[in-house]
Amino acid sequence: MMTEIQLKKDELSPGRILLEETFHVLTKKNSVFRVRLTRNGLSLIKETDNQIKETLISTRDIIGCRCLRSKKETSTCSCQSLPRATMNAVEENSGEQDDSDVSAYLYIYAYIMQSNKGVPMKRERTIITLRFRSFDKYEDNNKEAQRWRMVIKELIKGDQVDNIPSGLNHNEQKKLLVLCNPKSGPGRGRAIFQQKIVPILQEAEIAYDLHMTKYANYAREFVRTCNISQWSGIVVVGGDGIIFEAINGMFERPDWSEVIKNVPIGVIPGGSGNGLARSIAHVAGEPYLCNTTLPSALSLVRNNFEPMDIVRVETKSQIVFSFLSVGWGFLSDIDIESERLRMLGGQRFTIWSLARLIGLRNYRGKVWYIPANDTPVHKAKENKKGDNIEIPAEINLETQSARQRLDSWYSAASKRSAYYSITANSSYQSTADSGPQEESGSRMYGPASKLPCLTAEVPSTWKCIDGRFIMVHASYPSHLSEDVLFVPNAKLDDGIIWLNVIKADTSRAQLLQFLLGLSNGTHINPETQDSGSILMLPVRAFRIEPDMSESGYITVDGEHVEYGPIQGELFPGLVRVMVP
Ligand SMILES: Nc1ncnc2c1ncn2[C@@H]1O[C@H](COP(=O)(O)OP(=O)(O)OP(=O)(O)O)[C@@H](O)[C@H]1O
Repeated sequence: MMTEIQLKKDELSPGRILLEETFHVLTKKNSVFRVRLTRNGLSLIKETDNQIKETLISTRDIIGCRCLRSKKETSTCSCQSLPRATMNAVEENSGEQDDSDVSAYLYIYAYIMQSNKGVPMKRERTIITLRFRSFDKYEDNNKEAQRWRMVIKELIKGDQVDNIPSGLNHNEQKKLLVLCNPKSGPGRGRAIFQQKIVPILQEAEIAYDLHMTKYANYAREFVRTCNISQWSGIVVVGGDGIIFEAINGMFERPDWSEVIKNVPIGVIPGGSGNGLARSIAHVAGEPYLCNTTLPSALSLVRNNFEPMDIVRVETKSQIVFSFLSVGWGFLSDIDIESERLRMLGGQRFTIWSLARLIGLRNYRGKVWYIPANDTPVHKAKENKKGDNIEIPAEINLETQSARQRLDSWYSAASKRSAYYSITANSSYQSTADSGPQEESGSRMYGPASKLPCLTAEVPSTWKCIDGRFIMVHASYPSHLSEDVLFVPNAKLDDGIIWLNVIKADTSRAQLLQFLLGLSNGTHINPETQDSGSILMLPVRAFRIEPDMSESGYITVDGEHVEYGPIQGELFPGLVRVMVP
């Protein structure tokens, strides 16, 4: 029979004990831990004669938990000692379970922040194994383990739940749609998803439908035409190009206004730029370079969605929705011309920057803009302090045994335990079929512009810079790519387009200094601002009108668009993205 735990409102205060149990350390029978679950997290409390030591594993660091049971030994040799990392726990009805062990095992997966002097450095994976064996029957022990599992899952979701069922089937959640570009960056999209993301989705018991993209614009068409309400969110594995496709596919749907509210976008970096993935980790204060996919993986399992600004971009022939940048000149030249070095991944940008610096070009045109009024002072989120506690990669605890087992238990918690397939209803869409589909009457919906259209004259209230430019680059999030920190203080939804204008009279030395500063955000400093040649203007809208007697490149989110007039208009917080 299903029982329910009633959590009253006052029981939801952060420090209130929700569940508590005494466990023994597996290897030291006399070592006793009290394990306590509160909204703050999981407390491991060790009481000795004269002192109490407590370690808290924060709810924020716990991503999931699973109930498993002991695996039948397959070895025929009774004297063989299996290595510690061997998988020893299985799903309860797998057919491989050891029926003589009535214990239920709760595996709790946490990624704990390691800090150095308050600065978050990296997250370490830790598994806490709780073995429930107080009862004579597996069913009773399992019921107890499931009770813990359900409460932990509710805490992770962060819902203000006051009614937590202890039912065993808690998988009514919708699946994620995963769109993976096997050709992005150095072509590792599929491997990144399978090796780095799937294990974490399994630990969090999140099911997904995986679709490999088959050609350029596949993701855009897929998102535009699919029955999107069946998924809880869209996860894109690849570079900024495939994110651009997914976002624009959303805006090409007649139901776009509902979809952007209800379907958050997750981003797994697999491309050569990965500007948005880095920007999301940056605002969340998550270390990135030590493990570029972990912040994204955590964002998929944490149920934390934040609004993100979108810029509606109009060119002579199309309207698109941009999340990263609009560029003309130097950086766009690098983006497009370095395509031939795609196999080098992110390094292609550095190599081509040097080439372009030697053969420096400039372009004639006009730049119009509406300044952002009352520009708020934005600060990137303070780096969140990690708990900075020494916790081993495995913690194995068990309740008092109802009867003493004769055989000894060796740990089932191991790095490899992350690779069981528990999300049995996850699916995989084969790539081996049809080619590109016909564009079937696609039209752009999305919010209407409040500005004069591109063919109309610019109102006299707009400001104008007329001249020759090395580049004009409008950017909204913090990072243009993994290693270009373009606007250090930008938030995802601060309502500002940062318009960087580099005039033709900028010297090579100034430009080199600017380029070198891009990696750590020091490219704009009082010196560059005073020179008047390099500007960083906060704006709400802009129009670029290149002189059409010359040719060059214009990019939107790193994608090549036609050379000619282009106009951008900011829509604050229009879409929602998954944030760790
Ligand atoms: N199966 C495929 N074969 C060829 N091209 C594809 C396929 N799937 C998607 N594409 C195209 O590949 C382009 C580039 O992909 P993506 O943005 O993922 O990687 P990237 O260009 O290496 O990274 P970044 O945009 O961050 O520089 C996308 O614009 C998309 O249209």
